[in-house]
Amino acid sequence: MRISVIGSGYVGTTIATCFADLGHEVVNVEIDEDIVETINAGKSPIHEDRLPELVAEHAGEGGTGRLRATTDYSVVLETDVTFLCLPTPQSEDGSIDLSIMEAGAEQLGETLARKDDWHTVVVKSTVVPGSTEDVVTPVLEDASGKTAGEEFGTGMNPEFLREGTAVQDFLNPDKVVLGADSDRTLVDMHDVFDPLVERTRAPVVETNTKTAEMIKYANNGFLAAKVSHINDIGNICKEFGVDAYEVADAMALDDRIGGQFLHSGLGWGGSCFPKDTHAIIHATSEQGYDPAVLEAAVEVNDRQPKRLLSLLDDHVDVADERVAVLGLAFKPGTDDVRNSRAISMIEGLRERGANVVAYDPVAAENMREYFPNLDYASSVANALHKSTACVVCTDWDEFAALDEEFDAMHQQIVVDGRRAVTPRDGMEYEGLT
Ligand SMILES: NC(=O)C1=CN([C@@H]2O[C@H](COP(=O)(O)OP(=O)(O)OC[C@H]3O[C@@H](n4cnc5c(N)ncnc54)[C@H](O)[C@@H]3O)[C@@H](O)[C@H]2O)C=CC1
Ligand SMILES: O=C(O)[C@H]1O[C@H](OP(=O)(O)OP(=O)(O)OC[C@H]2O[C@@H](n3ccc(=O)[nH]c3=O)[C@H](O)[C@@H]2O)[C@H](O)[C@@H](O)[C@@H]1O
Repeated sequence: MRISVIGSGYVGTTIATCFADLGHEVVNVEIDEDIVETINAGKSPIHEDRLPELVAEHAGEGGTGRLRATTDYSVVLETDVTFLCLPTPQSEDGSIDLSIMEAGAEQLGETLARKDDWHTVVVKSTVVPGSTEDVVTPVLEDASGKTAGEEFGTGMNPEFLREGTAVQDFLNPDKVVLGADSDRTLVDMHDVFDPLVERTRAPVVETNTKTAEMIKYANNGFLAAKVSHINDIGNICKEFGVDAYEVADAMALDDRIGGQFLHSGLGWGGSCFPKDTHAIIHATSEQGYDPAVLEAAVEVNDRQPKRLLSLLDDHVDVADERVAVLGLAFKPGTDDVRNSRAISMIEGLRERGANVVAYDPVAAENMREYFPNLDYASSVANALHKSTACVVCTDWDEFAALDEEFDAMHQQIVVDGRRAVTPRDGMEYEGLT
């Protein structure tokens, strides 16, 4: 298949590269020229395991030629299917902001006006139920002057990959959900995914676009609530002086619960759980239903950084003290800092007058956009040097191996939001849960 992918961020770059790896001919359409140049040079524009190798294999000189990037929407005319991988951020009132999707769909529609034959447009972005049918399709119809279902089709294919393991997740899906407005759209979507499904035997869910959209929110909402629930349990455990991790390990032995997403601590951040929970809560409330469990999940999540700061307050008054923040990415394995819990922690520490020194193996550059004047250490050892306290915000593996580095601290106070550090003699260690 000839595929165009609009938007080359975490999802767009990953799926475009993986589609190329599956044998399709793929072109990324992206407004950021730096990203376009990077891909065309055979390099990955994001930090993601296995992506640099795969981009190099398919793009740039010496590549298979199956992956390229451009700022020019007209390449869409040379393709059969277009995936929209544009951001769907949160508005100030918590609702989904579809303006970037609408702008992208408009540009796409204007381009499709010049196409003579059928084209399938698939929404990959996470959008609230009804968005593909009621927002994207009408924009495409208006801009192209064509009729959906007759001259072009729209589909919705939610993405379940996680940052940090994006390639692995995409190439080994638990399920492939194909929401389509017509049989012809479904056939095109099958042509795209059949090589993956044949290779992995992943179950395929065929449905309409609105259900596909809802499946994505149900998935993310459930996982976010699962983490909030284990955080609630973790907080309860702490009240009773019980080890929350021992409890979680035992819970995981129950097949009905399972072991994943039972890691308690600072809570969930990232570009999706926070905005997606708010978006579905807002959209549902507008329908007149109060989604109480999801609201509680958000509330528990918002509390965790405040709890960590209050635990630190119990150990030391950080005013004018050097405090190391270990981990800036919203989770290990990525350089993404969007909605990272480290942001709330740094803000809280600064409000207390602390001199914050931050360290992350890959995410410091991205955090500079949020805190340009922060002191960024080039290594954990430098961050810990002469610090009075240290807070752990991301469970990078390298933090588990730390030992003598703590000797350089002024006082070895460690408040661990992720159960990442191994406590040692002489350390005043406290875990969040
Ligand atoms: N990041 C993740 O792990 C996952 C994200 N999603 C969803 O996928 C969607 C995209 O998310 P990300 O890839 O994280 O976003 P992103 O912000 O990393 O990437 C979006 C890209 O679109 C580009 N762009 C913006 N307007 C454009 C336009 N008019 N034409 C062409 N390119 C344009 C931006 O420059 C940017 O590079 C969101 O709806 C998100 O909720 C779904 C599953 C996983
Ligand atoms: O829609 C999305 O964008 C994606 O959102 C999440 O993926 P992601 O945000 O990349 O990362 P997760 O591994 O889910 O972690 C999310 C947050 O939860 C936290 N978390 C996760 C698991 C856990 O046990 N405990 C915990 O605190 C992580 O530290 C992180 O801050 C989902 O897992 C993906 O399936 C989905 O596609």
